[in-house]
Amino acid sequence: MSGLLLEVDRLTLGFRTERGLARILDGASLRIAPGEVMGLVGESGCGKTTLARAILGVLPAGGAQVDGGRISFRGRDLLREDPATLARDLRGRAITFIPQDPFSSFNPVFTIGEQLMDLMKWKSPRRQGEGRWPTLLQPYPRARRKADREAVLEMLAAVQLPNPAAILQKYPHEVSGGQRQRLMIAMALLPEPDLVIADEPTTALDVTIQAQILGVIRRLATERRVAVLLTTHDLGSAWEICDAVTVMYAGQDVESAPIDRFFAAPAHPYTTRLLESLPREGADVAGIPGEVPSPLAQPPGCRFYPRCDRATEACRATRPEETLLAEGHRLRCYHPRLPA
Ligand SMILES: Nc1ncnc2c1ncn2[C@@H]1O[C@H](COP(=O)(O)OP(=O)(O)OP(=O)(O)O)[C@@H](O)[C@H]1O
Repeated sequence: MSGLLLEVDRLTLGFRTERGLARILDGASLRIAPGEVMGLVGESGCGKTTLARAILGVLPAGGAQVDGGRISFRGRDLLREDPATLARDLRGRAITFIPQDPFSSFNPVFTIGEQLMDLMKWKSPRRQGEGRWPTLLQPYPRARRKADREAVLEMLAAVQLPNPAAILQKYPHEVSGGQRQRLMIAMALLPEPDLVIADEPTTALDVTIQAQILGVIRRLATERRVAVLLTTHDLGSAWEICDAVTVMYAGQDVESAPIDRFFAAPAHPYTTRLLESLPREGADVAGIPGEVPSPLAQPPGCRFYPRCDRATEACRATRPEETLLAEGHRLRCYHPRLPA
């Protein structure tokens, strides 16, 4: 056993489009240890959401094509096991999800309480083999319902929602955006998962609320020892809450490192350019010249080479293997920027 909770190993995946196969992930790798908060960082369109959806098993049916690689969660093969079994055992239970937009994730015509209790009916950690009823007819045993309601109230308090009992009576439009995202965090944690996937969870919120929501995710992940995969294009968010970061460029992982080392000793030319492009007092913002390659015509080798000032023929021809620079610091580059 590797001791990892999740291991994505060289996942290659594309979407069938009218103009051919768009190769969105090309040998993407990612590792998360139990209880670790991992940031998956990269520019818009680099494939973060696609990787998150592949882990959750919710890629568009018929449209996505997996051409190689492996996703292993607690030793189970998420790409090859029966999807119905995985949906029953893992999705929404051991692996849960916090979406970008908390509003569209609620049904506007049911109260928050009805929606939370519906979740608990199916995904409560107290639900165990309740007879042989067909799924839709399964009853919700009274004792479990009572215990689940207690758990819901306790969780709403844990995500710092005021007056949890009153919130359960409200409709989604009657609470603020920040409160809705706290509800989403509560819903993701109620099944007592091992891994929460948070896909840009603060994008839809205003800036003052963003830091609070990240703080809630970080605190609860630590208290409950839940691992989190946080996808973000914002390095500041990663710095706030992550233990480690994996950087993706155009569907390929390029570097991954513990958070302190990531900011102190970045080695991949793309990572260093990304960090240089952070706004700094008194300095011009340095963009990265060139464009991200189209997923319909990806260069072979390292996908960053057309924009890289260190690129050589080797980078164009073959993607570099992974090298270990230090404990937990992995890199794919022939010409890294190493400290002098
Ligand atoms: N169902 C689909 N069919 C075809 N192309 C798709 C599909 N879903 C996503 N894509 C394409 O895959 C690429 C990666 O998208 P993805 O949403 O994974 O990126 P991302 O890094 O999460 O971006 P963002 O930060 O903007 O959310 C994009 O070019 C997108 O247009």
